[in-house]
Amino acid sequence: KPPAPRPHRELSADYYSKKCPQLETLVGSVTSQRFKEVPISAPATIRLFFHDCFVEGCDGSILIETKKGSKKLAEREAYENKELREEGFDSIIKAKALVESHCPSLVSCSDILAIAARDFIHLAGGPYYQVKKGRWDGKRSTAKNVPPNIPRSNSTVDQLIKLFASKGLTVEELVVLSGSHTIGFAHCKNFLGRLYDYKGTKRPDPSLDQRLLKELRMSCPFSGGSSGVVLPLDATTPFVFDNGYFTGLGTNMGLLGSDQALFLDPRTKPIALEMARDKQKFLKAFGDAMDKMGSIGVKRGKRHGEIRTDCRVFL
Ligand code: HEM
Ligand SMILES: [Ca+2]
Ligand SMILES: [Ca+2]
Repeated sequence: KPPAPRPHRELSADYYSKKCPQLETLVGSVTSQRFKEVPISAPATIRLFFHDCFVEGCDGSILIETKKGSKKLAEREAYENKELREEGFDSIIKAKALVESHCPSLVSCSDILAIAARDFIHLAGGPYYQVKKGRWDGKRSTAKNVPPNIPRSNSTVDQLIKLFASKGLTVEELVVLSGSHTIGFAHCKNFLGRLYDYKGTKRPDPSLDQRLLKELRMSCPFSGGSSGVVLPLDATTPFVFDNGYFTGLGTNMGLLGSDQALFLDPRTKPIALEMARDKQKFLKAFGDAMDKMGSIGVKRGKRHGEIRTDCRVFL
């Protein structure tokens, strides 16, 4: 019998057990300290991981900085990535520095990002799941690749389902992963249309709670507001990783149009209802879905990948 071909795209939980056995402890010391000192690092890093995996796969392409004076903009510079918080990038840079000091040139930035995202989910009260590892860092990061791969706050359910399907994710996984919006914040411009001129009606979105509408309008005036204002995606518990996002959708408290839409479409509503009803079920499903998202477009080997030493620059 010929030897089984070496699986190229498969990740494993014990990938670094010989090369760098203390890896998760090292990353964990950085994430737990960051969570205490800069708790906003949690939503920042989770979103960073999502935006990495959806563009070129989970390969650390989001971490690359545009070369000084270069006209070829890296992914970070794309409009869709402008609001990724610095706190997420900083957490990965710090974790990478500690890992490099113990296991030089052995651990990819993409694996560190996957571990850090899991840590922050757990620290915020979410599930703890095993992170499979063995990702190599990608050799491309281009702003132009970003727009077709990152959903927008006014994407329709149809568009969301198609985009997630193109990444191998199901409708259930779309709904469950959107549950990440149980922590973190959004800028006014991402929901302003819902407050003043919903789909060109000059009226607010009817699927938005009246009291919440008043509050949102106060923080986010139609014009002349400060571009720095952010409001919680989950109005009830913006720092706790629970199913508050889904119970909120049930009372018309979704902040983004794309969030509330999940509760209006017959394909996604039953799933959102189930997650609102059963917190444990959500947490378990979320861990499973993150594992799957973390395996999108994974690269292995020198042809397509590298192990960066500085996550911001190609080798
Ligand atoms: C389903 C389609 C999705 C859309 C349309 C969407 C869109 C957005 C938008 C517009 C924001 C606010 C950004 C800002 O104003 O600063 C946001 C925040 C966030 N998103 Fe999503 N997102 C989606 C799915 C996901 C997924 C799958 C994850 C993770 C697995 C995720 C994690 C987050 C987190 C944690 C935040 C808060 C970031 C912070 O406070 O710094 N999102 N999202
Ligand atoms: Ca990527
Ligand atoms: Ca919450």
